[in-house]
Amino acid sequence: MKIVLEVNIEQAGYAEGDPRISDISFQVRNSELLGIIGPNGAGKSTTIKTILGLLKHVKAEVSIGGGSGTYAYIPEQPVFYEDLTLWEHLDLAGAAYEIDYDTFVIHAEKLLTRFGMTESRDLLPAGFSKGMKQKMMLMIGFLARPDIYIIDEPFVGLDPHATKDFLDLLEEERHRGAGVLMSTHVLDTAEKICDSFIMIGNGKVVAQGTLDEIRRIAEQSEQASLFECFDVMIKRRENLG
Ligand SMILES: Nc1ncnc2c1ncn2[C@@H]1O[C@H](COP(=O)(O)OP(=O)(O)OP(=O)(O)O)[C@@H](O)[C@H]1O
Repeated sequence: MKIVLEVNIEQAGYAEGDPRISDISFQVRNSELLGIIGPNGAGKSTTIKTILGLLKHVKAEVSIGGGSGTYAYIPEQPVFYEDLTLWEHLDLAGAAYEIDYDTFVIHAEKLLTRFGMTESRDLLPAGFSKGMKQKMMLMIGFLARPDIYIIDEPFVGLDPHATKDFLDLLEEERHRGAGVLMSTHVLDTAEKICDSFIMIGNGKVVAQGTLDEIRRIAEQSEQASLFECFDVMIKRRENLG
């Protein structure tokens, strides 16, 4: 299988001489879903920012699709223009992704229907609820049909129906061949959908691999949940200081 994302972070942070993450390396292959998990402040967002090239103080190598791949980043905090409607946001994204207009319209209308947002297409997102803003971010991401999706905590604002719509679409995109890197705190969902995990604690990798591999590393039974392994690993880290 093709590698769609390769990340080797020696160190990265927000100020010179003060790295917040170090020695984090992983690959995502096409159709694969890799979950980044870890407690608050562990370094998940910093890892994602490093991949996106948003940090200055970085020693890292990041390759998307061998240097010529495409990605879509879906942020946790919605980012939008006050004066543009939902449809205008989609249109702008379609133009940025260089999708031809007819294809864009078909794709955008499907996404609106899918997320139950058709009636809101000509409204300004400033008046949207948290979940509606999150859905707009997801639609913009899905329009791109990239080689890899980089998704920061998608579940928090979404209702159960929207969560299912999102997961169904993600599954279709993986079927198409897209890889996914997703950070989340929702471990029961992560356990069901991710192929493998990278568990980060205090800026470093605590455990990495499939659920079975994580269970072995955490010395847990074959039935242990991801949460149970997570709990053991994080406590083990804390005891080590
Ligand atoms: N903009 C910033 N400037 C300086 N330090 C930051 C900044 N953002 C995060 N940090 C620091 O980097 C470390 C890792 O934070 P990060 O946001 O990556 O954690 P996270 O795993 O995404 O946490 P959460 O689950 O709470 O979102 C923390 O020590 C945090 O204080």
